[in-house]
Amino acid sequence: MATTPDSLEEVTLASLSTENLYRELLSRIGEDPTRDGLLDTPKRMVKSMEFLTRGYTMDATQVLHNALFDVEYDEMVIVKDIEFYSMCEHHLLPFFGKAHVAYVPNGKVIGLSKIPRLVDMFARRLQVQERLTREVAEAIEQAIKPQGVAVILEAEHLCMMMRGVEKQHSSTTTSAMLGVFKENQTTRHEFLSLVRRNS
Ligand SMILES: Nc1nc2c(ncn2[C@@H]2O[C@H](COP(=O)(O)OP(=O)(O)OP(=O)(O)O)[C@@H](O)[C@H]2O)c(=O)[nH]1
Ligand SMILES: [Zn+2]
Repeated sequence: MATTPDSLEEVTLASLSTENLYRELLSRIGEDPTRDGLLDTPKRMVKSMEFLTRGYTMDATQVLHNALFDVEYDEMVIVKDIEFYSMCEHHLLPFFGKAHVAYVPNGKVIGLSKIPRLVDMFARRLQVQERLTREVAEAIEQAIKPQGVAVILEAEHLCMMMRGVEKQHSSTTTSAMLGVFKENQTTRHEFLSLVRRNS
């Protein structure tokens, strides 16, 4: 059943193009969207937002693109220091940092480049750091059913730096440990020490 808009304002908003919505936003913050420097800004904002949220148009199957290989290797695989940029769902401000991802295979491995691609896919959505961490781990678990997956994210949140509590030096670490990384202390410690190692 079609929903009926409550007010004239809702009708008007719904019929606006995204570009015009951004133009309206510029006016509402006190700017003049017709001044020279801002003329193309709504168009740029649309393009930029499409890029920053392009993760919504992707899914893990598409990203992994059959790069799952049968390999006899049952030691830990770690891809660390994967830089990522995301946006917090509360303020739409960036949070960014590094992801460290590991798994212990169970007959299948993932094409190495696909791990940063997975991180990017989930990062390019509105996120909280905890969910982003968990989603990366669960996508790997689903794709190759490994013996275990571990993901650590270290990030700085601009919503805590340039506004709000205004703390410039705090960083947030989140982790998701599945399978052997949760059950086996030795495996978990091996992962943590490899992540901490500088080379
Ligand atoms: N757990 C978690 N919290 C986040 C993340 N990103 C932002 N936040 C927090 O979300 C909370 C939103 O709190 P509110 O009190 O509703 O919003 P606010 O008034 O803007 O809060 P302040 O940032 O403290 O000014 C804040 O504490 C943010 O720091 C995240 O990735 N994970
Ligand atoms: Zn925020």
